[in-house]
Amino acid sequence: MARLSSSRSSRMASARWMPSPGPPASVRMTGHGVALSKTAKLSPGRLVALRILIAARETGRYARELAADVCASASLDSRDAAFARRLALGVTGCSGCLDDALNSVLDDPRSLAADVRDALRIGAYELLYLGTSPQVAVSQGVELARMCAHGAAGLANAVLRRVAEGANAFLTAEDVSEQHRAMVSCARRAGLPTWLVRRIVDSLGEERAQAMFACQLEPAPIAVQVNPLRFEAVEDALAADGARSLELPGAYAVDCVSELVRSCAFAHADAVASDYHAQLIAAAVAREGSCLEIGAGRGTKTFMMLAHAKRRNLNHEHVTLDLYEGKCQANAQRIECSGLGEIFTAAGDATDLDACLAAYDEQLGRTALFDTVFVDAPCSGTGTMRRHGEIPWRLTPQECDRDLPELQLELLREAACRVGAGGQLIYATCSVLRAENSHVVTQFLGSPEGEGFAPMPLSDALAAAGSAYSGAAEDIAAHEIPIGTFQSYPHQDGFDGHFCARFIRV
Ligand SMILES: C[S@@+](CC[C@H](N)C(=O)[O-])C[C@H]1O[C@@H](n2cnc3c(N)ncnc32)[C@H](O)[C@@H]1O
Repeated sequence: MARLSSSRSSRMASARWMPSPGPPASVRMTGHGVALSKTAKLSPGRLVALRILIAARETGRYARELAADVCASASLDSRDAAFARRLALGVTGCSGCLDDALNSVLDDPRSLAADVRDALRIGAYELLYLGTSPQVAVSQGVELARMCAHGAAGLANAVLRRVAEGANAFLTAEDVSEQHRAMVSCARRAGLPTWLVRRIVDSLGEERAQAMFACQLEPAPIAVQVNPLRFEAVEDALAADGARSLELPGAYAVDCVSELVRSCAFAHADAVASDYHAQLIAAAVAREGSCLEIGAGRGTKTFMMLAHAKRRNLNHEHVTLDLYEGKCQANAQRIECSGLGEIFTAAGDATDLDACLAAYDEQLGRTALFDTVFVDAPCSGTGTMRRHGEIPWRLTPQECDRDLPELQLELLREAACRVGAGGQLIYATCSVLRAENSHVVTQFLGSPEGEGFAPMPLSDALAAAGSAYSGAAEDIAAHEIPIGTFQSYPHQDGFDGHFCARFIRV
């Protein structure tokens, strides 16, 4: 495929794409490097998608977090907002593959301005992954590039036409040696890095991995858990967002969260957004007595555990711990706002629990042992890649193979020392990789700290919670593999991939 130089094409552009005089643009955007000139043709959803991508790159924030605000500030209707979100999140998730496709037709990829690249990624995404007609994808991509730099329109036209012509050859990896072609093609079709696809195939086996890749480009479903004290406050917003109740009390699948966001349901801790499988795990962890939650982060699971403790009228004491002080504060603020109870928060590195819990132990007058210790481990997040498109392109092979599993095992061994007699130890990740899941569990059970722990089904924990939880216990049981371990995959019932192992100190 012939390569294109950005400077040559920019010159071509000035002849071809001179704007004709006309009225000012109907949509104006400022900030994040995009100042609109004139266009009557560009669809608002694409323009806002570009703005989300540029803002994410410039601020280092997640596209998903920015999407709602950017769509709201552009006053998009719900259809355009959904399209903008789909484009921005889709481009983020496939960004490495899109760059490979674009770079293959540029002779100096590094000279491409970052915002022009963002614009071209949208066009390439539509061509390679969305099935938009080439005519529309190219012309809209050209308009997007023109937004960023007037002279880039010609380059965009030439590049996107080449991408359109070579789309099939790119996706079938015709440029790659026969030995690696099948794997590279599989990675490109799923929009993932090849090294990660290899690891997922090794972990899941060919058939399950292919099923997971087949749904990788679908939008992730959205679910929420409602604060049991505030159902009336969110009832109307839930209905407006298309809520369907799930088996777990307080859990709903929703089409979108626009009305919940507009009514400040999340800001007021009336509800949290969380994948349904994560909700099942949090509900199963909630138990009478004391709980130490390691890796509590901003506290989505803290909120859900306390919500289920409230629903079940459990006497529940909760200590949360995270490496980052800021996350601990956010967690404490949300729980305070929720009215669901009190928590003790500690910030620090949980590989040294004596240091982290020194203040708590002192308050108690002894080394605290807990009825439940829950390790919500830092992990690759490979079970949630549809939702968090940045993940596959930020991860490294070394993190997946070595750094994360070593940290996870260390956290689990340290956590085990704080489980009281008859207490439960629960280890969870949102990974689908064996190295972070069953390998960590096997190594833990073979370690001195793992002695005296017996694996127990996670579903038992909910089955004991009464009839309101029996459907949820069945949903957990449907994903249980050898005793004590729960593993869900995105292709099974649409929700994310999560792993959880439960042990009892016997
Ligand atoms: C899977 S995330 C937790 C998500 C959280 N439980 C929730 O429901 O929102 C893992 C958390 O572990 C924390 N973490 C990473 N390394 C840690 C360490 N050495 N000690 C304590 N926390 C750690 C991260 O800051 C992150 O918030």
